[in-house]
Amino acid sequence: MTGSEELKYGSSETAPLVFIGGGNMAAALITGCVAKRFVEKDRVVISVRTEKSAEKWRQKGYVNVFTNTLEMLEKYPTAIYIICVKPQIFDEVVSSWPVNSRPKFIVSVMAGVPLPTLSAKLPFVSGNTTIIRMMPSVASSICASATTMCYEKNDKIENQEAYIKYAREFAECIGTVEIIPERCLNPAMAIGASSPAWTFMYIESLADGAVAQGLGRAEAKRIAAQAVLGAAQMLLNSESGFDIEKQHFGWLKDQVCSPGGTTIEGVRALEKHGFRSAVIEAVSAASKKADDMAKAAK
Ligand SMILES: NC(=O)C1=CN([C@@H]2O[C@H](COP(=O)(O)OP(=O)(O)OC[C@H]3O[C@@H](n4cnc5c(N)ncnc54)[C@H](OP(=O)(O)O)[C@@H]3O)[C@@H](O)[C@H]2O)C=CC1
Ligand SMILES: O=C(O)[C@@H]1CCC=N1
Repeated sequence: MTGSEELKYGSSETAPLVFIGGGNMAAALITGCVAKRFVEKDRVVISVRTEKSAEKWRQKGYVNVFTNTLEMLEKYPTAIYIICVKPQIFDEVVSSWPVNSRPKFIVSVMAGVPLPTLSAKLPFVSGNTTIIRMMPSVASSICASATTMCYEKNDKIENQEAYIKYAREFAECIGTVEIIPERCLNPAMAIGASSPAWTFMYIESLADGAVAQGLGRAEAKRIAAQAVLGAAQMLLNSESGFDIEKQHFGWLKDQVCSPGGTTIEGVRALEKHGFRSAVIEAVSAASKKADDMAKAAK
């Protein structure tokens, strides 16, 4: 199979998309890209550890599901591989890879495993393998991920441009994508991939605050989620009058804070309790954890 044949998508002729690991992140990626018909279900191949997980995938209509990664990789020697296991399991995956395999294209979504470590630990990877690190979020499931990705450009690698284009199109299918240097991937991971968890906590806290004042839980949850969605859309949609490239976020914040009004009292309370500092520290802590994981993964 030539490079260009491999990289067609959305048809039964394409190279299989092989997911090593079929947990939360793989499920979000697969749900998003199958919904967009980027790949057909029968071209998705998944390996998991337990029969229980394998059965869950089969019940969703996926037929190529394995509980033995070596067996899967031997069956699919020329696929596009997406590594979706926890970083701690990466060494186990390496040991499950057939030694005579020469993969051409590998995408890793693992946090804290840098490109040089990926190349060094996958000893069968030839100088002709394109490796891309991609950092999507669980919002891939509804094609709303803020994905980041990085790679080392090397003109000597056969078809590298085509593989990068494919990865970019895959990422665009599940949301937006920013290509960034690897040294920025950990902070980008914190705000792009980890922050959905913190935003869920923020929305939950908003709802809790209103419930404490007597609003019904169901209404509070819907109102809080929509309020956050609307605010984010105003930042991203210039029809709001806001230009994300040129203007400070405070410009919109100031429009909500009526002089002597309610919102500025909330701003005061948030500042008093270290809201901004707490968020900055969360980003820093997540990013630093990925730095530490990268050192441990060497
Ligand atoms: N969750 C997120 O929001 C994000 C996660 N990531 C990255 O994605 C990766 C996966 O995270 P996540 O999906 O949350 O983790 P999960 O624990 O949900 O999934 C891990 C999966 O790996 C499978 N697995 C374990 N060992 C093996 C093995 N030897 N061979 C094949 N599969 C195996 C597990 O199988 P079983 O189900 O049978 O146990 C499970 O399906 C991590 O590296 C993380 O850094 C990146 C961005 C965001
Ligand atoms: O918590 C984690 O390590 C993964 C990576 C980013 C989001 N979830």
